[in-house]
Amino acid sequence: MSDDLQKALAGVRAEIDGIDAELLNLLNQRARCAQKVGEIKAEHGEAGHIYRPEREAQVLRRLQDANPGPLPNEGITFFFREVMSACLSLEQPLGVAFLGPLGTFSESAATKHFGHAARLLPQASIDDVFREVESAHAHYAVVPVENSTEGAVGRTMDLLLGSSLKICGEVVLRIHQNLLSNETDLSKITKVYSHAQSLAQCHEWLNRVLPNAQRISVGSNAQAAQKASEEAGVAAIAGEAAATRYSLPRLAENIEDEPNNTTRFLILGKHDAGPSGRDKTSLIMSAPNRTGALYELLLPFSHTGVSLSRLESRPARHALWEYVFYVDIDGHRDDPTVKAALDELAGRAAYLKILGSYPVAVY
Ligand SMILES: C=C(O[C@@H]1C=C(C(=O)O)C=C[C@H]1O)C(=O)O
Repeated sequence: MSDDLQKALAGVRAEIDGIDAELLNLLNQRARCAQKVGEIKAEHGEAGHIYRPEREAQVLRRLQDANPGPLPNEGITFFFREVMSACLSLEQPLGVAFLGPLGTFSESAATKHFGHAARLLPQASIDDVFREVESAHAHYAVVPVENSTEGAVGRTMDLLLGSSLKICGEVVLRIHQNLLSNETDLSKITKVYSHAQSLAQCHEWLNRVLPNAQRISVGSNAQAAQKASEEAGVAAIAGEAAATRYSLPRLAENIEDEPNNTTRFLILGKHDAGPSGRDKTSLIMSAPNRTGALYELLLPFSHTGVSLSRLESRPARHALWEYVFYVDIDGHRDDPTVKAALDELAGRAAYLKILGSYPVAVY
């Protein structure tokens, strides 16, 4: 290295060291403020309510709006989520249940939302994820609810109907699928393991590239990766987290049929969230079984000008050919217009369950 280069670099590096020292002080100052917030909450009998999804969403949105660059908003959001995660864990390390084993997209969603200071509690099934929070073994659950290619995740929808848990947040994750294997040649692959949803998301790619390989669905992508790491002639379809966890090379990348393949996850807890300024409310309703009944259930939303962002039907299990409707609307249940819509709906629906109000995902 030339002397000039050394000198020029030394100047900027000294500047970076100075900024890092300032950042270190500021981060710890921030952590002490968060601790103070924790103490105040405890004094007011709110010790169990340390995590506030609406406040975190507001912090992230404010920082995105104020971000002058050159760092992209995505990077700022990632960094500050980790800062909040670390600050929060000084008060109360959050236990987060999700569909395991480690290496699933649910794990990626859980860390994306709660940061790396959260305690990860992988479960064997979506049912167990719900149970962990219901029985207070975990503070929060992260469950997949819909995929842009494959639609609703039926088990999550069905469990929401009977559960006492509330939705307090949502996470949106871009899903990139990879073919993972220790084999180096596609012609050696005779079996492909993955979760049924992931096999379906790569259906056309498999038809084209591996038409003769047997497709075997297993409980999770991570379980599939584990099998691929142990058996010859086997590949798994899974995400990056599983590739890293099982040290599996990528034989093919981004093999999902739909380039915008995205999954939405819900955060479930004992309470929903307060208003953040940009919120959603999810509910389940059912109509009496007669002509025009669904139309009548939608009237309260048009009367009040509340927008529906999602309407999904599922069989009501107790009766043949009867349905329950899952609805997402814009706004918080405390907003006057949403409140008016819900009051009117309560008078019309045969069954109504408010699953919770929560901040719209911050990306
Ligand atoms: C500090 C608070 O508690 C938690 C930590 C936050 C943070 O570090 O910014 C934000 C919201 C809460 O999850 C708070 O409520 O303000």
